Amino acid sequence: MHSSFLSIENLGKRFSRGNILEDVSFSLEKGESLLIQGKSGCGKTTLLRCIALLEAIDRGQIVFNGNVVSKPGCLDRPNSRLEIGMVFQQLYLWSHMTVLENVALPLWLRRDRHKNLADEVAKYQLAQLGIEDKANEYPNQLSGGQRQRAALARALVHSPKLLLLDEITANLDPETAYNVVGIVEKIIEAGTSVIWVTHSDLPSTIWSYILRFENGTWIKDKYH
Ligand SMILES: Nc1ncnc2c1ncn2[C@@H]1O[C@H](COP(=O)(O)OP(=O)(O)OP(=O)(O)O)[C@@H](O)[C@H]1O
Repeated sequence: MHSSFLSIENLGKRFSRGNILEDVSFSLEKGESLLIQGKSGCGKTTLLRCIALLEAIDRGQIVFNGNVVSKPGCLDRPNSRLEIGMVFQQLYLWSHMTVLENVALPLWLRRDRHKNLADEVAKYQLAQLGIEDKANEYPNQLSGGQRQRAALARALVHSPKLLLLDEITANLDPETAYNVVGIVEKIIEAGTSVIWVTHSDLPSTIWSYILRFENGTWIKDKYH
């Protein structure tokens, strides 16, 4: 039986105030990219956090790479989490650590590489995003766009198969936002699947699908 790279099946999520996500279903194949749009409060960030395995779900299931990685009462796939990278709107860079330390941290925590090698991989990732010269600076010494790149570098340093982006251009000027879109285009072209939540219009030829929340339902369409 064919199984999708990522399959969200009848997902339901409730907080104390009631159901936030109800019966959400869609799938994505490897290398495809998805833009998610919808009015404020409709549950976009919650959906992304469920897919990132940061949030337990109350109904349905999430299948990733052929494995059920999340179902009610069971959120237990540490190996799958390592294959998913996420950049949050607030970035969450550690202010007391240099850019290089921030980016290398996921590798240090995995302890599967010698520290020096982890630092080399982190430097390479910074170079890929054009901010290798900022490696020894602290996040508050960087511009908004450079901080965005540092957060992207940290999310990409362990070569995730799926990258989740939550409103990462919201605080950037149009030109810097456009540059970040260009970086994400390259990431998608290199074969990583990307799901990007945004309010902004981000025209690009690279999106495969768009998922919109309209009239109380989630609808997935071809982007073009
Ligand atoms: N941890 C939580 N506990 C209780 N309610 C929450 C929690 N996280 C989110 N919510 C509620 O869930 C709803 C959806 O929030 P979410 O952040 O997913 O929306 P969103 O579509 O991403 O909004 P925005 O576009 O404004 O960022 C909101 O009503 C929010 O108050």
